[in-house]
Amino acid sequence: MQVSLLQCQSSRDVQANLAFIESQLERLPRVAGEPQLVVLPECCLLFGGHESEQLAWSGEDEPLKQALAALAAHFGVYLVAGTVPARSGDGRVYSRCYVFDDAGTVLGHYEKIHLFDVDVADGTKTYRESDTFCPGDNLVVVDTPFGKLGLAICYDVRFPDMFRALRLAGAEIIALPAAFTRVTGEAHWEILLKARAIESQCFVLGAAQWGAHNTGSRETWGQSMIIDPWGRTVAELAQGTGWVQARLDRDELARVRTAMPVASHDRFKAPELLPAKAGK
Ligand SMILES: O=C(O)CNC(=O)[C@H](CS)NC(=O)CCC(=O)C(=O)O
Repeated sequence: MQVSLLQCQSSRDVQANLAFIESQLERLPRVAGEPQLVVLPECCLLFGGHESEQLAWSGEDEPLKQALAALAAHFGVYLVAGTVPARSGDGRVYSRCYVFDDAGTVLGHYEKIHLFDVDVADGTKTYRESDTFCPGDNLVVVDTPFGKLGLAICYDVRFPDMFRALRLAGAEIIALPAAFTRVTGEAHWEILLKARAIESQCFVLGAAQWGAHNTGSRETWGQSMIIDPWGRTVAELAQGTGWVQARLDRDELARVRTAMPVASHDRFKAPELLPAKAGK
């Protein structure tokens, strides 16, 4: 089974973003008869639009979702469709990741839980994702032919408890669509992905945005990576747009978990070491 991450340089131009993804899928190197898991980055079809723009694209007919479902079906790939804006019950917008099967049917979706309200010393000064998006509340693990697929988005990677929860919920592979800033990406991206892979003993698929977006108003780090449960980099693309591919070795997952059974050694699952009892 093969996984392919697409590093994108998305903008506010939905049609251009869609055309790029389609043209890349046309030239995706594939092994005949082998199932293919494709992961797109955060904001793959709409990057940097203001709330009104995100709202406009998240209407009831969900055009972005339909376009991505059509791609999955047309190319016959399982698709972790980065993020698209999706309307919440109270008229706000979630940053939502869909998982489609190779017929374009939705297997599940996840809404970004941790929003990036952070000051970054990169000239942009502040990011206030919660001005545009509302946070999700649900942890999601989807059953796929590739294994149990946990979902997390971008800033979520900084919250180890979430990855621990995904592992406890059965995750074997964790897809992480992202759009890390250039500054924080350079400092932390690779280390965070590897730490989460090692701790959770999962494959981690970090599909990234790269480069300058929307005439330079935003810059992202790139370096899409496939990390195995031992923390090794199996494949990566530092810069530019294009595919990062690898074949996942599920035996490796079993080997790592059997040889080092951290999940069953974990004493913090039991109450006796929790903070309320500290200092006794
Ligand atoms: O706002 C948009 O248009 C799209 N969303 C994003 O780019 C999101 C929120 S601003 N980016 C991140 O979460 C970066 C996290 C990050 O860089 C870190 O954790 O260091």
